[in-house]
Parts: sequence; C-alpha cells; structure tokens
Amino acid sequence: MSPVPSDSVGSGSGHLAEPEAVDEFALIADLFVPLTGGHPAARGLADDAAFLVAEPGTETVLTVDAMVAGVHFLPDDPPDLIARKLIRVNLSDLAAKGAEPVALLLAAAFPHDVTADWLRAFAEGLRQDLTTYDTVLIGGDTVATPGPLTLSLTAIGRVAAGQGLPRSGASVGDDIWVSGTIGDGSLGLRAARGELNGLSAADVAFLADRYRLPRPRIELGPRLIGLAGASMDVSDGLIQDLGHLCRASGVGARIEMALVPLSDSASRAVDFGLVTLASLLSGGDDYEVLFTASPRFAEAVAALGGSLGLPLTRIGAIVAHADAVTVIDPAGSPLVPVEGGWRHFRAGQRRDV
Ligand SMILES: Nc1ncnc2c1ncn2[C@@H]1O[C@H](COP(=O)(O)OP(=O)(O)OP(=O)(O)O)[C@@H](O)[C@H]1O
Ligand SMILES: Cc1ncc(C[n+]2csc(CCOP(=O)(O)O)c2C)c(N)n1
Ligand SMILES: [Mg+2]
Ligand SMILES: [Mg+2]
Ligand SMILES: [Mg+2]
Repeated sequence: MSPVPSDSVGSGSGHLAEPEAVDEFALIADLFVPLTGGHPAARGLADDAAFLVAEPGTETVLTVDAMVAGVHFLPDDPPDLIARKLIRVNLSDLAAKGAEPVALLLAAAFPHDVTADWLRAFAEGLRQDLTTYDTVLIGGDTVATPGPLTLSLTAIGRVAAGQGLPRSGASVGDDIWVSGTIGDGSLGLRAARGELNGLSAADVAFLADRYRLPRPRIELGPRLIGLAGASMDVSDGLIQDLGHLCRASGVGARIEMALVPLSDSASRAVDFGLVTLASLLSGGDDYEVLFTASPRFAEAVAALGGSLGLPLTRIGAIVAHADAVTVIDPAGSPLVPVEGGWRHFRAGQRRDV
C-alpha cells in the first residue's frame, strides 16, 4: 500500500496566506508536497521528474484526461469538487482497464487572479480523494493562464502483466453490460444549471452530485479480469463509446433502450418529459464501465454485481455487423437517427463554449 497523504494541506511553511501572496513555489511546497504522502517517487516535489520503481510481473497503465472550466465543469463549481472530479474521471479510465491506481501527476493552469483560499480548497479536494482512492501525487506542473482554469491529470495504474482489459476484445454473441446507471451526469449538468424545474429538490441534488462527483468503478474493474472480453468507461455517451468499442473489436452491437439502467431520479425526469430516454444514451459524463462478456459468464457477472453492491445490467449483445450500433427503442423498432455523444470538434461545425 502506498503512503497516504497527510491529514491537511496548507499548513506548511505558511507563505500562502493572502490572495496577493500566491506564489508558484510556495503553492507547490504548501499545498502539493503534503499530497505526496512522502512517497519516494515524488522526491519531495523538488526534482525535474518523478522516479517510480517498476513492479515485476505488472504492467504500468497510463492515462491522461484534461478538464477546462466551462467545458467539463461549471466555472463556479466548488474548487474541492473540481479537484475530485479531475481525479475521478481519470481513475475511471484505469478502472475500465482493470487497473488499480498507483500515483498521479497534475498539470494545472490557474487563472492569474486565483486566490489562496480557492487553491487551498482545491488542494483539500485532492487530498480527500487521494485518501479515498489510496493514491498519491508524485509530480506535475503549475502555470498561470490568461484563459479559463485548465487542468490535466495523468493517472498511473498497475495491472498483472497481460491482463489489462482492452476495448478490442469483444466477440460476436457476447453480452453487453453496463455498471450503475446511465444519464445522471448529463441530467446533473442541467440540474446544476437550474434547468430541471419540476423535479424535487432531492432529485435535483442527487443528479447535480452525479455530475460534479462521478463514481469511478475502481472496485469493479480489477474484478472483471477473467470475465470481460472488452471494456471501456462511458465518458462521451453510451452510444458513441459503444461505437468505439465495436470499431476496436471489429464487431457491431445491438442494445435495447428499455434495458438501459436509469436512476429513480432520471426515470422521473423522463416520465415528467424533461428529457428523452434516447438523449440520456448520448449525454456523456456517466463514468460507468461498459463491458462485454460471454453469456457463459452471465451468472458470474450478476453475482459480482451483487457482491460489490453495484448494479450490473445486460443491455444487449455483440453482433457481426462490423462497427454498427443499433439501438432498439421501447416499441421494438430501431432508433433513427441515433445520436452518438459528445465531441469537442466535429467536422464542419464549431462549438462555442
Ligand atoms: N492529444 C493526444 N495525444 C495522444 N493521444 C491521444 C490524444 N488525445 C487522445 N489520445 C488517445 O486517443 C484514444 C482515445 O482518447 P479519448 O480521450 O477519446 O478516450 P478516453 O480518455 O477514454 O475518453 P474521454 O476523454 O472522453 O474520457 C486514447 O488512446 C488516447 O490516449
Ligand atoms: C459545463 C459543461 N458543459 C458540457 C459538459 C459535457 N461534456 C463536456 S466534455 C464531455 C465528455 C468527456 O470529456 P472528455 O472527452 O474531454 O474527456 C461531456 C459529456 C460538461 N461536462 N460540463
Ligand atoms: Mg481522454
Ligand atoms: Mg475512457
Ligand atoms: Mg471524450
């Protein structure tokens, strides 16, 4: 087990007291060094790079995702939740590969007018989730920007050599499974923006929390080794991401809309006509695991869900029509047109954020 970060941040050399006193190196010493938990790889955040000892028999799994204010989170979201979402979206990729977290690297571009209080709360959010997920910060980079807050986190994980779960392992006839519920993240963005009038305050709070604080399925991922053929996490939208899995595997997929698991809050939003079921399948921000498994493992998969207390739901099957995702609507007809999911760039279109 890696050393865990110390109990609080910001109580270091004490130079980070006033907004005008934000200083790059005091920031690193006061707020980020405590997040290393003294891990030797971090070298006290006083070197050019981190040095991580490779573990025999394991493969290192590396992933990086960036988050930008106004694109991935709301600019006024609480700083601790921004930090925790940043960790969680990256751990979600490790989980989908069957890997467990080892260490993280953070590259942060803070707006020039960031305050010491904001930074302290941000570091406290990092500390909280480093502890939750038993990992440490071992390096990074800190810059100021004239643009919006821009964050990038590299997650380093490990998996037994050769056992990592690829997107490319789906076979015709496999069941398609998804963890948890789909649609809460995209509905949660609308909830956080105050756009879901008609839902109860409890539903709005539940959904907004799912948007701001995804639940990376880090306990599930490693347990899928030996069961899942292909695996990925759902970040852009279920249909688009399933399309990626199909392309990587050279297969097609047929899923049934009515089987896609919704939370009670999302079901109510559909029932009240606030959103269509179809749009939840392409909304994104789910951070659930989408995986395929041979039908002979169906009982084992269901039992795994039971033992983790995490719903695992079969939503369809892998078919031979390479690359094509067919969505069957609740009336039994193929859905047309099929919206895929989030794209930062789309040929012939500009997104103004
Ligand atoms: N700028 C880049 N440089 C190198 N590789 C990249 C770059 N952007 C994406 N990739 C690679 O492309 C593949 C797909 O990336 P993508 O970001 O779509 O997946 P993801 O991180 O699982 O999804 P999401 O970013 O929506 O959470 C990955 O192998 C990723 O490493
Ligand atoms: C304020 C705000 N507006 C829109 C969205 C929706 N969104 C943005 S990026 C993305 C895909 C995952 O990101 P990436 O592919 O970059 O990893 C999604 C679903 C959001 N989260 N916040
Ligand atoms: Mg990515
Ligand atoms: Mg992913
Ligand atoms: Mg994406």
